[in-house]
Amino acid sequence: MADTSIVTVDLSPFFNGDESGMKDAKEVITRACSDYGFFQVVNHGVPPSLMAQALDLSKTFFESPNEEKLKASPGEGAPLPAGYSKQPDHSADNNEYLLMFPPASSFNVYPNNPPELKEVFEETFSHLRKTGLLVESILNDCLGLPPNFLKEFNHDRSWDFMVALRYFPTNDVRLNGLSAHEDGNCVTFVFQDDVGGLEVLKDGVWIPAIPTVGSLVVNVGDVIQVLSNNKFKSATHRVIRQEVKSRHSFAYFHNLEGEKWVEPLPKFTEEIGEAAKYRGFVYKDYQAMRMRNKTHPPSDPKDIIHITHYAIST
Ligand SMILES: O=C(O)CCC(=O)C(=O)O
Ligand SMILES: [Fe+2]
Repeated sequence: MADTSIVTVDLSPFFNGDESGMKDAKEVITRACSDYGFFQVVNHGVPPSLMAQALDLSKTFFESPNEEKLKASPGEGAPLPAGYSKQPDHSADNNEYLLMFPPASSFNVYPNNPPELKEVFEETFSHLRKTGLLVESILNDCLGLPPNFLKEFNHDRSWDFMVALRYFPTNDVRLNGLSAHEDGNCVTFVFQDDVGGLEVLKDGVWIPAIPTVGSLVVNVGDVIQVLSNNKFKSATHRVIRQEVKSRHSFAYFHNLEGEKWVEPLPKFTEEIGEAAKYRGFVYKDYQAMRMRNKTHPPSDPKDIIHITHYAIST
């Protein structure tokens, strides 16, 4: 029978220097990333009480009247709409969200209420960024790259972003909360309330990421898939809406700076006699196309841009 559970990795060895624990964790992560790019972590450095507080505050915000929420609408000029947005009515997705760049970013637009939201979201962001660096360094080693290669390649943290999401409850057949997709960035963390609905595709089967208090769901994104020439997979995932209850979650995107050139690394191509599976691209061009998928969803789903846009057909 297919294995239908999502593996959970304890990251405490990376904080207490337990060498054999680190080795075991890297083996499990390498397998999960090679298979389908998805796993969960515990003891990851983000305080569970802070995650719970951030979820509570986002819930209070999303429950406030529309005119209040719209006061936090995005300003002009940011690479992504920082602030409050709702999916357009004709979108297949049924959610609203509050997006922020790193705490110091001038693009950020915060609601005034609840008053603690800004501070708690900023603190949550800072913790997630640290864990992002840790997981990136683990993936670096799992891929067999030179020490700190990914950290140096991806040294500019200004394009990282975090989204608080609320999925509307459904009482009809429109179950979709967020359509099946892969993330465009390097690596994503998700934490969620107890409602559930996040699912990952493994060997053609949708597997639920059952909410577990304090854990972070990790998924590999397109940048790592392209750099590794498909050695590590960008996880295909989606969110199904539930009856009666709204679902709340946070997604943190450990991202890449927009001007970066992305292409399969020589270690995974010419050095091993393999053809590159993607042509190179400037990251911000890809991110802009993906944002257009969201703000102006094409009527035909086959016109949605995925990483296959850059795939070299053989
Ligand atoms: O809300 C979730 O659980 C997942 C969000 C997600 O996949 C995304 O924003 O890319
Ligand atoms: Fe995603």
